[in-house]
Amino acid sequence: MPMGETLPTPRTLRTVPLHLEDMAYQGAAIGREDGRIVFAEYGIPGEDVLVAIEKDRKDHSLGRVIEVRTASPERVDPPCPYFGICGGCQWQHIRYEYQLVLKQAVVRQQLRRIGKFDDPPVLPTVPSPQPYGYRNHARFSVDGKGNLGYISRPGHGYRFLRIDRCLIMHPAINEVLRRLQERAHVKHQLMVRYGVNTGELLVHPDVSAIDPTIPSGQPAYHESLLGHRFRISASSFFQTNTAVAERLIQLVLERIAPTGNEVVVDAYAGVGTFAAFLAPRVARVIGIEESPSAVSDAQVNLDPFDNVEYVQAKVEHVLGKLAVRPDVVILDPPRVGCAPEALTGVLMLRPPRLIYVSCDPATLARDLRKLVDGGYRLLDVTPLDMFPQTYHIESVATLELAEGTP
Ligand SMILES: C[S@@+](CC[C@H](N)C(=O)[O-])C[C@H]1O[C@@H](n2cnc3c(N)ncnc32)[C@H](O)[C@@H]1O
Repeated sequence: MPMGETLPTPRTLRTVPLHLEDMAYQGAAIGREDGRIVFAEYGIPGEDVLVAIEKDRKDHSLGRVIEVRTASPERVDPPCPYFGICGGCQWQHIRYEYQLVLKQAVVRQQLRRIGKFDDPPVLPTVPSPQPYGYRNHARFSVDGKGNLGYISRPGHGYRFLRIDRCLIMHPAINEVLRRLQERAHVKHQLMVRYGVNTGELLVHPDVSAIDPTIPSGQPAYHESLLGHRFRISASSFFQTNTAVAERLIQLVLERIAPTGNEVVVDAYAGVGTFAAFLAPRVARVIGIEESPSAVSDAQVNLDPFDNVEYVQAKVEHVLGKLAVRPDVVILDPPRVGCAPEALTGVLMLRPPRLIYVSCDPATLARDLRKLVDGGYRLLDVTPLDMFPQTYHIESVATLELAEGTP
């Protein structure tokens, strides 16, 4: 353990030998103890392992692999010394290319199980160009003594865990961590964001009294995607993997295939990430976004275009009341997915094409089912690896209004 720290003691109720059959959404492999489902963290389907059970729930148990008896050929040595304790990464023990295969399988599984799609059209996962060092956004916890770290995984008791280097963070963020480690006398958390293509940092709160050489306390920073510069305020959302965000934009444009005449509604539009690339390619873009800071960033980011309007509101309050029939609606909600009224709004507008960008395959599956039951046909779902080494999955689904639907 780095720095001679004491590890939080992991909980163990009993140990059981298991054969692992499948991978569950949220990153644990699935085995059975006397028929009862066990979610075993740090396992890989096909392996024989010994599992320490950490928690028994009504109809399943949670545990972690403590011994691998027959290893998967996809197993690799996790490079991070905190792996297995830290709550951040779940999959460093899995070869990167196989993580992509598993993510495609998990999206299929969620669409089958939750969405009730018999044979969901899920394409191969688009990889991240960098499987490590990709994150442009960190939120470090502080321990009250100036140390920076993360919170340990649930089985290790959600304890503060000092971290000296995080392998999934961009090196520029690790440099801020190195310089403020043991000196971060700030309240609550330290946020570090980095513009990978601009070299600009945003560090909150203001740490100038601790280290005046670190730029901090800025209201906003800039990042550039596919050559377009974005202002991003401290409280505005921005995609966490810059290179994959660029692929996401390209994929959304490919799926829309604009001809120049379309009216597009960009719902959950953020700082204008999609709108900035749609505006020069379509007739009109209507963005809907609830966050005041994101809307004010979008006003700056979309200033060059006179065919974009932004509505500051909750999507579920305004979508069905728009006085246009758009050709395309993009939905890019947070992990909870779309509110039922937002989906009702889509079904009232009946755009011929729908693009659903999701960061949670479970809520994606739930919402796609409602859209398909409402008259849409699911054409394809493409997972993108926005979050390598973790179970998190970004996906883009394309739907079209089924023929004969008015
Ligand atoms: C996953 S982000 C996507 C942002 C943008 N499309 C992008 O790619 O950068 C979701 C956005 O939806 C906004 N949001 C969350 N719930 C909302 C709601 N009910 N109505 C409108 N916007 C919402 C958040 O503020 C955030 O900017």
